[in-house]
Amino acid sequence: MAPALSVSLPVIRLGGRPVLGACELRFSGGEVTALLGPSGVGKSTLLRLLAGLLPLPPGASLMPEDGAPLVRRIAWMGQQDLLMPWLDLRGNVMLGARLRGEPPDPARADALIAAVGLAGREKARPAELSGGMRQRAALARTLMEDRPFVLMDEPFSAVDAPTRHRLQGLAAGLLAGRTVLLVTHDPLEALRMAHRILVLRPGPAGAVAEELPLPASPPLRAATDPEVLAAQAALLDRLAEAA
Ligand SMILES: Nc1ncnc2c1ncn2[C@@H]1O[C@H](COP(=O)(O)OP(=O)(O)OP(=O)(O)O)[C@@H](O)[C@H]1O
Repeated sequence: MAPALSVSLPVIRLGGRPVLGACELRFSGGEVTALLGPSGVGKSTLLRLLAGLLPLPPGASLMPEDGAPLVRRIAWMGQQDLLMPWLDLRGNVMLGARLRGEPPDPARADALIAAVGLAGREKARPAELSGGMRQRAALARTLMEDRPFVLMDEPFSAVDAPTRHRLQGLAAGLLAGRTVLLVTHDPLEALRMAHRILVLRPGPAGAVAEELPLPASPPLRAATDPEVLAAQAALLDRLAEAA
């Protein structure tokens, strides 16, 4: 089970204005926390701070609760699959090792390719794969890194609804035990996949996070579950208020 991650941030300013308000957040170990909020509220900014893609200001701290440093323990999956067009599927899944100059592990890559339902397509180039297949390939590449912390920025937003539904089920199983922060605009995705839901809403001193209640059943929840449908309506209302 991956450790929890405690985050303490002062006000985050970008371009001279406060984007995120000062906050203390705790992402529970081995759980998926979904982060929602209106466009431009600062969801990706928070993810980029955690990923080290934005410099941490003085006073900020990101502390895994096992006491080990966060560096090199984070995997990232974004909206674009970012597959290299000149590499085949197996080469793309092993890209991280290649970029780090480490020996590749084709057996593990093939096992993950099979786990995401792409067995037999190891030699295919990204251009030969559908959008949903490419996102599955990106998921396999993310899992290939075998990191305890996984940051996902709208990972399934570029695919059609039935494919997204299948990818959510696949990802929930394959990410089990990791500490995941999932940014999404899709309330149903959050309600199906998350153990906790945070909504970011804008404030004068930067956005503030608010935790919302979830159905009692554990993820992965059925989209047809009446409790999920009721929570979806409430979450949509909450998001409309926050916008
Ligand atoms: N490098 C930057 N310099 C200045 N302002 C920035 C920078 N990056 C982001 N911003 C601003 O910070 C705010 C938050 O952006 P961010 O991308 O985190 O929002 P978001 O909630 O992820 O939006 P979306 O849902 O549309 O992806 C926006 O107003 C954006 O314009």
